[in-house]
Amino acid sequence: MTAPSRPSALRWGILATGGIAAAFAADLRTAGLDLVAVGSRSQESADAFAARYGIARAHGSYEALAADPEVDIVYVATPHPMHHADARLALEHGKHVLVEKAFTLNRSEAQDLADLGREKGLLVMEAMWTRYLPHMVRLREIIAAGVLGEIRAVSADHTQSLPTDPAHRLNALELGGGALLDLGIYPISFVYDVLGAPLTVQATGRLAETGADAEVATIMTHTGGAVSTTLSSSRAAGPNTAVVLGTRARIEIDRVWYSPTTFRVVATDGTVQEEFDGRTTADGRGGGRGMQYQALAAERYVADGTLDSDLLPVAESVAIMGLLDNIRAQIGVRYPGEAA
Ligand SMILES: NC(=O)C1=CN([C@@H]2O[C@H](COP(=O)(O)OP(=O)(O)OC[C@H]3O[C@@H](n4cnc5c(N)ncnc54)[C@H](OP(=O)(O)O)[C@@H]3O)[C@@H](O)[C@H]2O)C=CC1
Ligand SMILES: O=C1CO[C@H](CO)[C@@H](O)[C@@H]1O
Repeated sequence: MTAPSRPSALRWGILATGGIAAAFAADLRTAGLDLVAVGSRSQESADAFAARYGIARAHGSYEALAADPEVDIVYVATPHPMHHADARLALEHGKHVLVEKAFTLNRSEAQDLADLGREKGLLVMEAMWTRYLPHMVRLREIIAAGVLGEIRAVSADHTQSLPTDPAHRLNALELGGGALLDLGIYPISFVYDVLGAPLTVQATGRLAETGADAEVATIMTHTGGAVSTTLSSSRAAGPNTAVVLGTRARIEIDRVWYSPTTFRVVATDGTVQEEFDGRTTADGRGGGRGMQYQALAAERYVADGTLDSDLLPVAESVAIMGLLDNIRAQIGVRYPGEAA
């Protein structure tokens, strides 16, 4: 197995210096991509980050990063409520953007980014890195070939035991906290990928003291009567596995299903038809956390002029944010400044 090839080099700039910015920088380096700049609210953080990852240009503001003529594409790695303004800033300066999940806080912000990208002729892409992983690419091939028969159900969880500190990003409403936007988006995006938009959505959840959701469960129905269930929790670590259930066979994705991992295709009589290992690649671009695949895909969409993801078109990111709005309305989570 080989990782996707790299058709054209883009010069990457990273906006923010937190946890995922560091993981992304490390994966860009592993994959040999051109990481040229970083921007932070503080020059000190930008300098420290640049020194750690061998980045030539360190900016003490997001504005300076966005305006840097040496940067072609900006990876936005701030908390959810800042994605919209930070991605807009980069787009206004003529940069393509790869925006961390959840894409924005809500559907209306997502639509605005999609519209601005189209207007400016720039790539606007959600960094739902799971969609680009080798095991997900193979899974889609198997499903498209009809190996599973008719798909009747999809089920997945994203459950972790994370800090309960009310000020933590996961719990603070002003930082877009909540299990749904942070964790639940993975199984929901996966369901969307396999079964498409739901016809009906039922959600239930438990809110933490801060008003952010700590647990959320969804049951959705889809075209043809297929059903899906998802679970997210920021309080308890579960299996973090996923299953796609068809009339002829099922796919069982091992833990941690949303990162580079293994799966099996199991026929209804229990015979294992295929075992797939998506944890390594032959050409050295694999390994790490697996975030480089989305970056390589972004470079392809710019090189081929499509300026949109074939695996997660921006219109689908907008629709998924609308679905999350619906779920949040059902469980009673509203972010500061959102209309009642
Ligand atoms: N794809 C994945 O696997 C993961 C994705 N994520 C996503 O990445 C994003 C960031 O998460 P994560 O890296 O864990 O968050 P962190 O809190 O570790 O980092 C966020 C960074 O955003 C910047 N920032 C800007 N405004 C604020 C603010 N008001 N408060 C705090 N930080 C601010 C800071 O950078 P600076 O000080 O340099 O300006 C900060 O370091 C989220 O959208 C999250 O969902 C998170 C973890 C894993
Ligand atoms: O994949 C992930 C791992 O967990 C993080 C929370 O700590 C999430 O934000 C992230 O998207």
